[in-house]
Amino acid sequence: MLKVHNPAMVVAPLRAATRSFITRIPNARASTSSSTWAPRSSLFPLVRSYASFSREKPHLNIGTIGHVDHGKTTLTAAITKILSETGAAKFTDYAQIDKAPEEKARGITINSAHVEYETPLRHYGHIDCPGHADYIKNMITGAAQMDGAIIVVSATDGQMPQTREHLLLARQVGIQKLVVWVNKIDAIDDPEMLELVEMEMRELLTQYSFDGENTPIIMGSALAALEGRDPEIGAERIKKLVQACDDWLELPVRDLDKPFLMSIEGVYSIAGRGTVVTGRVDRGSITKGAEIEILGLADSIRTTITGLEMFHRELDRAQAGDNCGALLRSVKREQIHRGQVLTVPGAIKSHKKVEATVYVLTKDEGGRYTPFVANYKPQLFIRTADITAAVGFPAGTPEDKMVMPGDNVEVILDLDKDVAIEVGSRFTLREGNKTVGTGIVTKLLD
Ligand SMILES: Nc1nc2c(ncn2[C@@H]2O[C@H](COP(=O)(O)OP(=O)(O)OP(=O)(O)O)[C@@H](O)[C@H]2O)c(=O)[nH]1
Ligand SMILES: [Mg+2]
Repeated sequence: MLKVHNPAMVVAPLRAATRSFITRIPNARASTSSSTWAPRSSLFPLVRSYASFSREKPHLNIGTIGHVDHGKTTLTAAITKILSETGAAKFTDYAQIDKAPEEKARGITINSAHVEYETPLRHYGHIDCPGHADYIKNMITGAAQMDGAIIVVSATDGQMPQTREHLLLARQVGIQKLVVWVNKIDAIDDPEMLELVEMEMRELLTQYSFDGENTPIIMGSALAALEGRDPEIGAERIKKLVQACDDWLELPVRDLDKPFLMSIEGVYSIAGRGTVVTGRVDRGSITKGAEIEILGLADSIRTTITGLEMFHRELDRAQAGDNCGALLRSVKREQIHRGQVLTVPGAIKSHKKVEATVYVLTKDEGGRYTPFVANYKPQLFIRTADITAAVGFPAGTPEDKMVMPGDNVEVILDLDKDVAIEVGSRFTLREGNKTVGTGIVTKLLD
C-alpha cells in the first residue's frame, strides 16, 4: 500500500523554496553524457510554487506521449491553463515548454519537459515527451519515469507509427494504464471519422495488452482550450480528461520497503553548493545525511546526500515515485553520469554480461525491416542509461541464426560498460533512430 499519511514524510513547506538549490540550476552547467541529450536547464523550471508540496495528496507521475505533431505539448499547456483557473496549477504556456531554440525553430519537442498540477485527489508530475522518431531516446527516459500516461492521437491523422511505438514502449517501461486523448476534433466535420479513430485506438490498446475495452477515450481540442474558445470541445473536455486520469490511472504500489534506488537522469554543478543529481526514485526511501553509492558506467563512488529537493521544495526524505534532486558531498560533476544509479551501498550490483528474452519489433511498430545475426550491436537502454551491447545467442544456437522482425528470441548481451541490472530488469534495444527490440533480463552472467 502507498504510505502517504506518515507525518514524518510531510514536506517542509515553501520557506524552503528560497533556499532551493534546484532553482539555481538554470545557471548551472548541465552534463551531456550523450550527444542528443540536452536536459532542460532545470528539472522543474516551469512551475515554481503555487502551493506547498505536501504528501497529503498522493503523487503520480504521468505524461503525454504519441506521434509527432498530434498535440502533446498543446495539451500539456492546456491542462495547466484550465487547472490554473481554479488555482490547482500554474499556467505554463506552449513556449515555456518547447523553449529550446531548436524546438522553437522546428516547432517540435526535443527534450522531455516537466510540469506539475493538482486535482482534489492527487498531485501530478507531468512529463511532456517528444513524438519525433529522432527523439524517441528522450521519450524512453521520460516514459521510464511515468506511472501512467495520456496517449495523444490526432483525429485528423488517426494512429501513426509513433502512436504504436509509444504504446509498445509504454508497456515495456511498465505503464499499466493509459487514458486516450483524441485531439484536433475542431478540424473534423465527420463524426464517423471520430468513431473510426476510437475503434482503431481500442483495437491497438488491446493489441499492446492494455484494457482496450474500458480505457477512457476523451475527444477534444487542446488548441481550443488553450485559446479559450469553444468550451464544449475545449475547457470542458480538458476537465473530463483530468477526471479520467483521477478515475482510471491507478496509484502504483510503491516499493517503499526495498533498499533505496534512484536512476540518475541529470547531473548539474551548482556554484557554491556542489553537485546535484536528478531523477526518479525507483524504490525505497532515503533521508538527508544518508550514505549512498553511485554505481555503473564508471568506478563506483560512495558519498553522502547533503540535500534533497522536489519541485523546488526541500525534503527531509525522498521515497519511491518521487522525482527529485539530491545534493552530493564532495563529488565533481565529471565523476557522475546520467544512467548511473544512486543506491544504498551494496544493495544492487553492476554487470557487463546478461542473458535475456527479447521481442524484436516489426517494421509497422517502427522496428527493423531486415533480420539481424550474431554480433549485431544495438544500443541498450535501461532506466536512464544507454550502452552499446553486442548480441549473441546461447550455446547450441546455429552459427548462422537470423532473427526476424516479430521474433521472440533468447540472447546473450555483452555490454560495453557495466550497469546496475538485475534479473527482471526491462530494457530496450535501439539502432540509430529505430527501436529494434524490447526485453527482460533472465540471468546475470558476468
Ligand atoms: N486544429 C487544431 N490544431 C491543434 C490542436 N492541438 C494542437 N494543434 C496544432 O498542432 C501542431 C502540433 O502541436 P504540438 O502540441 O506541438 O504537437 P506535439 O505532439 O507536442 O509535437 P511533438 O512534441 O513535436 O511530437 C501545432 O501547430 C498546434 O497548434 C487542436 O486541438 N486543433
Ligand atoms: Mg511537443
